[in-house]
Amino acid sequence: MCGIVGVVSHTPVNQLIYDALLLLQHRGQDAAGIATNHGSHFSMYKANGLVRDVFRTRNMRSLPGNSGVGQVRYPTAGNASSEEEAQPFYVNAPFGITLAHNGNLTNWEQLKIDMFKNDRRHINTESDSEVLLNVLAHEIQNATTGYSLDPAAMFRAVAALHKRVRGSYAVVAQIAGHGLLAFRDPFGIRPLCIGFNDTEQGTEYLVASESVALEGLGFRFLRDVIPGEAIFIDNDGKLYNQQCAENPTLNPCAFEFVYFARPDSIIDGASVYATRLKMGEYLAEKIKRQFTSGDIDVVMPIPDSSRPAAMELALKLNIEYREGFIKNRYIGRTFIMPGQGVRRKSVRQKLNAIASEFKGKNVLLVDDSIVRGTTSREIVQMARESGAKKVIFASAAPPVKYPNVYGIDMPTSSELIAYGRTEEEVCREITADALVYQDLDALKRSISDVNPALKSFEASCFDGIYITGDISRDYLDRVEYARNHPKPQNEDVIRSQLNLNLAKVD
Ligand SMILES: O=P(O)(O)OC[C@H]1O[C@H](OP(=O)(O)OP(=O)(O)O)[C@H](O)[C@@H]1O
Ligand SMILES: NC(=O)CC[C@H](N)C(=O)O
Ligand SMILES: [Mg+2]
Repeated sequence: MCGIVGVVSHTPVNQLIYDALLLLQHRGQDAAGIATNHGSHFSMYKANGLVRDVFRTRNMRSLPGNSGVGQVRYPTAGNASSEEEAQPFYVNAPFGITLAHNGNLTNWEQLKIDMFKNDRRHINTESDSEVLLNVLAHEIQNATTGYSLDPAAMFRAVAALHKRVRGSYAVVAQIAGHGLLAFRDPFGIRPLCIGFNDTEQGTEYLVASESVALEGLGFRFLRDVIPGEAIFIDNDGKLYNQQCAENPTLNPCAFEFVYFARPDSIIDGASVYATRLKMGEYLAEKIKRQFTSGDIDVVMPIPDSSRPAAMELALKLNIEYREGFIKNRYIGRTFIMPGQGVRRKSVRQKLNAIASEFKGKNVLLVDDSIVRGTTSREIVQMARESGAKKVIFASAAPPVKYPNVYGIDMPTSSELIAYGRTEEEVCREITADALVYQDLDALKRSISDVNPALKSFEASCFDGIYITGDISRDYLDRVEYARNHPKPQNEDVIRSQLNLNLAKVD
């Protein structure tokens, strides 16, 4: 999941975009970038790392202009460590376009080939987002004649893009000298919303992955971008919009509500916090059916994401809620870190147990989800080392059994602890005394109860149903193979050649 932001203002936007990216940092920790537009000139700076580490004062000074886009990246395609694949991306024709993308295209490899053969466009990275930018550029080229670019032409281009591209995409793009284009895929998988701020110079607009970025910067929430819709804000601050997809439907990603989004965001009309409280409530009902009152002495959250669910669960069970794990706030989210080794080490660095809270007690540990099992294994161990009598584990989400191809980096089933295992087997794996998972139906109700207009969800990691309809077994096998056999990067090739030569010398 990445975080994206786009702004059209009447004053310089570099600091505003930086601040918005800080508010979206939880969505991506690998790379950050900003591109601003000043007259017909783009300035861009991007690099690997957290927002606060990527941008120095000199970088910020080099980003003039009253409009711009930014991104924090959590890679799902291409090469996670490549700075070249940090976003935004830039293409010089037509007009000059910069783009930031949240999501994952499922047909990007085929599109890359088509682009080269039919459109004669060269894509220089393994990023699906660079492919997306080139499709957009090609379709804008097709939709326009001469230098003029009216909103209608832009909307024709987005309509053509929807026909070519598959997968999930929430996008902000700047067209040099013209304005900001934002659009969302026809299934509405990834979130995108728009806010405004009335200033003396006129209205300024901010488009962002989550409403927390609007609120935190003093913008007022206008609305969510509708699935398939495109919004264009010209550089004078005039807003145009049009539905560009033929059969749009709203299917927000259920995992945003479980884990990704900040609890203080509102996504597609549902407060993330309220949905997490509901998850706790439904989980409490299930626990009540399976355990009797003396079985659990204390309920504890695994900080941070599970706190609202654990708190509500304790309340509904009428059992004491205690914080037994303290989080080191300087360690990032472990789930979105690249590589299992880093993840495992980070759990122990990140969470530490207060032994007195565990000694002699039957503890119910609550997490929002169990994905690879890295966190739960370590946590159960830590609870035992701290003297817990019994450790019961509860997950506010159902078992994650299937790969995700829409922007959450879990492309292979083999890495998922619940894949091919029964709940009893997972329980044994994480060495808990008992394990309770939320039912999928209850998870969906947790979101629908908060906004009844939300009836359908992208929940493929729980049920294996891929709503875009283009995901075959063969496709998943290919993704799994590619993940397990990464293409050697230049540096790796050099190193392996060096090793070979050294072996010869030996
Ligand atoms: O089963 P796993 O593969 O370990 O993944 C699941 C865990 O990862 C996430 O925590 P994370 O540390 O990323 O962030 P948080 O502080 O927001 O909970 C999530 O909240 C679970 O605790
Ligand atoms: N998580 C995301 O939204 C990733 C965006 C894009 N697919 C990338 O890998 O950079
Ligand atoms: Mg967690």
